[in-house]
Amino acid sequence: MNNILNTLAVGFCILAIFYIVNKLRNRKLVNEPPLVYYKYPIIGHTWDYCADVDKFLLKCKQEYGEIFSIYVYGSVITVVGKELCYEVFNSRDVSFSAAFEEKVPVARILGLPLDYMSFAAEISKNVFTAQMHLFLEKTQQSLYSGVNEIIGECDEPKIIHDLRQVLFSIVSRPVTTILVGDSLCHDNDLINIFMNFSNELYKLLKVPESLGLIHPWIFQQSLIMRFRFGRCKIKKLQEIVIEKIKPEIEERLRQERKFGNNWKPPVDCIQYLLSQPGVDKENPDYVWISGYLLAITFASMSTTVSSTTNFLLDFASRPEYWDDLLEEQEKFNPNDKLTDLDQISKMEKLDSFLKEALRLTGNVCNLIHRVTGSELKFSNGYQLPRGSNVGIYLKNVHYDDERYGPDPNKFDGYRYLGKESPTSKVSRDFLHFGMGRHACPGRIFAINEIKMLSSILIKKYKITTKSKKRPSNFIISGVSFPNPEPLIFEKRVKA
Ligand code: HEM
Repeated sequence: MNNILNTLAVGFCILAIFYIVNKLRNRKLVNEPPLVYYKYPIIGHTWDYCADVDKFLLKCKQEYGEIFSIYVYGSVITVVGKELCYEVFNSRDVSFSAAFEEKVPVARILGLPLDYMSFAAEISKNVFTAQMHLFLEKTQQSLYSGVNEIIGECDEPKIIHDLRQVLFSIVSRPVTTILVGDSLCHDNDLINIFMNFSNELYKLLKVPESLGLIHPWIFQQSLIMRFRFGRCKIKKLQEIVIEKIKPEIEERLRQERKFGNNWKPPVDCIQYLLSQPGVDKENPDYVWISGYLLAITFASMSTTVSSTTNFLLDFASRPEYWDDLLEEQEKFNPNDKLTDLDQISKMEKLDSFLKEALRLTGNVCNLIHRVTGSELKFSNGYQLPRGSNVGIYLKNVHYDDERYGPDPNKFDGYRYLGKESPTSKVSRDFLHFGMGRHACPGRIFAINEIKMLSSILIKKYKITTKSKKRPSNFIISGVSFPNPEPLIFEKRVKA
């Protein structure tokens, strides 16, 4: 028996080696970026990349220049630095969603089309961003009551050990309102499903890609299995979402039939989905509707929670900014009642501080794109064939001394003040929301939401880190994850 197993294992390894060697040999174009030298087949640069990605990429850049390829977890990734990365963002021959699907297979988990992100982008643009003014008061109230219920008064200092979970519970409420509307927004089952699904998808970003050493497909299947058989069974979740939204949708369709053009439809994602051409209003596809609602939760919640956590870690550890930021909040948001977007855009110090916190999260290499055209041609002559993966060397952009001065690691909360460079502006030197054709379509909503929440927190609490320092974030596979150090919340004593 043991012999058979050993033979099978050896056979499997040989097949894997053949596959990988073949794959490397098949990279055909003549002028491809240099592949960084490595000693061991299969392993390639995986060890160096995981041990200290920052040091490894810096060394590669010094030896190979602006663009080079590395071999990590069984796949070749071309890393592009600050001079050429915008060519990736602007190219029609690459796709962020195709590469992202391999790491977080949302389409396959939810049974959506592989290019689901383009429609998710439309929903984000047309509902979250374009209708932001309509959601402003509701979002503010929802965040305010969330903070009061979940964090509370904190008459005695309260140590929040799982800040991420607390922020998720707060942020999931306003997002649920925009997804499903006023009549369902208080449904705790829906709020919890959206929140947990988004969090479970986020956790996939931390899964080591070791199975990719055998084949990327096996790695992807292992991720999908978690949602078929694990704690967060997608079939069950989707059934509950459908059970909740179905009566609401039936009622809306009844109203529409009864009142025709005189019916004033609510503004939310459900209604946007129902209004799409081709939707069968006699027999709506509830799996499709619930699938898109769930897909939007990932894009809209976990990203916002991570960015807010980074903001709070910086705020809590930099007391020199507290009085100034508080003064600004008291000026532009005296009664915790935001009634127009202009009030938020006037919070320029808060905006600058937030942007600096997001610049310095520590991301090293992320935003992998897949070449989906016949090739990707760079202005320096290098070419990448269809199917190649290209990663953006974010550290090279966000910590660049030519753009950010001699000490780019230094946190300068007012770096952007008076520079007409708000957080929402994507540019070659600020890629937290990507850039170009697929730059995050929900960023304006997200930034307003983070600023509204920060405003409430700054005014209500004195917030400190336990260590009194800014704890460093963790880097896994080039991606930064906020440090889980607890924060201490204490009712602020009014002067
Ligand atoms: C602080 C919070 C957020 C961060 C840091 C963030 C970041 C990003 C990044 C880096 C991209 C890829 C951009 C690129 O390829 O150039 C992206 C895409 C996307 N984001 Fe966001 N995002 C946030 C909030 C949101 C929100 C609130 C929504 C929805 C309401 C949203 C919806 C999307 C969608 C649909 C895409 C895909 C766009 C496309 O492929 O065309 N995001 N986001």
